Amino acid sequence: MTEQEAKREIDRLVELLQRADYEYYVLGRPHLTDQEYDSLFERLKTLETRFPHLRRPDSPIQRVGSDLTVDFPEVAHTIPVLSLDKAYTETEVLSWIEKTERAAGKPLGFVIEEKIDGVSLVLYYRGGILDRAVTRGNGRVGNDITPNARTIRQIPLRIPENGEVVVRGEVYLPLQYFDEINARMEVPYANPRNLAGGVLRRKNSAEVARVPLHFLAYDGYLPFPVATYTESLDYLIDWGFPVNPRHERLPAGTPDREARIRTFIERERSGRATLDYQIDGLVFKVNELDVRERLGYTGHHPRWAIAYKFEAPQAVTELLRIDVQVGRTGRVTPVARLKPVELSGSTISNVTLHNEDYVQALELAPGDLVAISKRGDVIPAIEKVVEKNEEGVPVWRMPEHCPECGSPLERRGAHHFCPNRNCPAVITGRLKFFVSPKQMDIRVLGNETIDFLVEKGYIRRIPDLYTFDYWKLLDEPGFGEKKISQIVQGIEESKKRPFSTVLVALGIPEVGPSVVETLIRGGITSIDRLFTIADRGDVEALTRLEGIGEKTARQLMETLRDPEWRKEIEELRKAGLSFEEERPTVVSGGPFEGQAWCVTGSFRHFTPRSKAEELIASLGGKVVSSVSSKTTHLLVGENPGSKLEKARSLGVRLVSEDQFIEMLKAAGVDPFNEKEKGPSASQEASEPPRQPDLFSS
Ligand SMILES: NC(=O)c1ccc[n+]([C@@H]2O[C@H](COP(=O)([O-])OP(=O)(O)OC[C@H]3O[C@@H](n4cnc5c(N)ncnc54)[C@H](O)[C@@H]3O)[C@@H](O)[C@H]2O)c1
Ligand SMILES: [Zn+2]
Repeated sequence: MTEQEAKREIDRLVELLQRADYEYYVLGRPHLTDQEYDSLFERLKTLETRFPHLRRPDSPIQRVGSDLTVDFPEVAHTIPVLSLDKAYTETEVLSWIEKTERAAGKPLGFVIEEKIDGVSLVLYYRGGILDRAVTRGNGRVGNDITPNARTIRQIPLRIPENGEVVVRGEVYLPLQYFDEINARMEVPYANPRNLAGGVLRRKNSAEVARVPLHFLAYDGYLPFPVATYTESLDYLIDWGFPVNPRHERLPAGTPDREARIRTFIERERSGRATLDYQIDGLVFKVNELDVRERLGYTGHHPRWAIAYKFEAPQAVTELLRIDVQVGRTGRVTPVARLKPVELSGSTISNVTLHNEDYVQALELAPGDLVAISKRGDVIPAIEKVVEKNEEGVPVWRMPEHCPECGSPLERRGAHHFCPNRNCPAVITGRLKFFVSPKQMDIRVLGNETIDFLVEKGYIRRIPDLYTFDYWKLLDEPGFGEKKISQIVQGIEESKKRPFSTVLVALGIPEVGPSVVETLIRGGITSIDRLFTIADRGDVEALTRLEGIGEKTARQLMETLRDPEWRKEIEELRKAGLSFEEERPTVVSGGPFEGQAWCVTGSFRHFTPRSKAEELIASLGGKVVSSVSSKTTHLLVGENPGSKLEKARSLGVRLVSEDQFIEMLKAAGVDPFNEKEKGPSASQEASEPPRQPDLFSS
């Protein structure tokens, strides 16, 4: 990168970040997400480090973003009120701790707190009364909003200490009030933090009083010497300040410190969705106050604290082009090809774009600069266009023909499909899915082998897998006796898979593991039952099962009435695959009996999510796919969807991953010991009678 290029990028970033600061702090209506902001911030920081002489004095790296407004008088702070340095991984936090102890020259104590996503406020007490409440402002000067702060119940107006006391804390709006209060706003706010910030700056404090803002204190400057932060927190608690009890104290020399840090992070990460306020990370702080003083501050943050953010920063990169891929169901998916970019430890160059509408909603065109994030920390997604391409390339459209076989594409709902059942992409896609580890698990047949077998014309359909004589491959390069006997053995073993696995592996549109689970738990335990239902056109028999909608039911029946699908299934049955489920279907008397569980988000210990669902079912609970008034529990993972809001509004019990594990343990299930999964043997004795087969003749 030339110096000139660097200068241009630095200028652009500084201006972009300054505009974002104004929108965020003053207007309360940001147009960037925090992760996008953090990503641009990190980029600027890298450039400033590489080109220190290009550093601008007004750079946001060198100072804190200002929330000053002209509506309130300005007053100078007597303490520095700054931002926090950021870390995005546990490793970064641990190395910061090490580095800090090295700088201090001795082992230190640390406190870990929740980083409340609210608005910073500094309280000044003199003669035992609240004298001033001041916003962060630009870190040196803030706005005096004392009348507004007085309306917040948790802020003590009087304290039993006459000297000068300064308390820092966070003003926030509990989530339970957000929707209702936001509905009353002329222009609704995007989140509780923006709302709290906007309300706190109202000129009329009677309006502020109508919003139940809350406060949590996290820093105290006392008029007498104390040695540690925790000591000062204890004084604050004594004097009536609300201090968040969810914090961890790690005195110098704490045994197993690293393990305790990891445990705390994990607990907070999985528990945050069940809190009544938003946190965007944790704050690690040095406990010894003399060390804090020695470490001091940069213009932007204290050197004695660091924020660990849950959400990794997003990356910004160029969209090179959009390709389409044809999947095993014939569905055509646009895929973004990106200029490779680093994002939380991996390099990203391809991202799925789902369908044409998705691309159009994002208004994507080749050449655009786009922001990428990792959803649930795994799947990268394009969040939005940060800057349009300069050549005026129009928004991308779906091609009219299948790129694999040339058939005209058909649109069904939101997606486009190649209708040609013999499209090579559909055939290899189905075969690869069928043999994949989560399905029939015929591992020796990897993607390359399948491609080879199809290309050579040895295998054209799934049943061919069971009739082809693999020993014919002896002459082919790469196929020795050993490999062939492994294939033959793998094929033989796959015949032992239960019906539920076979049914999913067939890849019937709309029919995934949870639908199959629902069918079987609902007593539809064989393919013949399904054929009968399909032949009679009995949609009801399927839709009466919670979790199976009209669309899924119709799709399933249409597929099962199709002569080609039927032929394929009959051939597989003849080959020895199982088309009837043999396990006891409903577990009764389990500890979760009578409960209806819904699951949202992603989990550390239960991937795929069906692992959690299986456990719930094995304990007698019902697993439902959407939250309704009948739902009793919502298991909440990382990045929960709209189900969480719905569950909250219905008062459904929220269960975090850790709580779930506790419940499993209480029910006698060790979720990490695969072999002991499910109810104990004693349950078999009370196996319920099979439902009478209403449909067999
Ligand atoms: N979306 C945007 O356009 C935009 C614009 C500007 C800033 N931002 C976001 O804000 C961040 C920088 O802003 P910032 O300096 O206000 O916040 P920060 O993320 O640097 O964190 C510092 C703030 O955390 C708060 N906090 C909450 N709990 C705390 C605790 N236990 N201990 C100490 N502090 C605690 C305090 O208010 C403190 O001022 C950026 O990283 C970005 O994510 C976003
Ligand atoms: Zn095709």
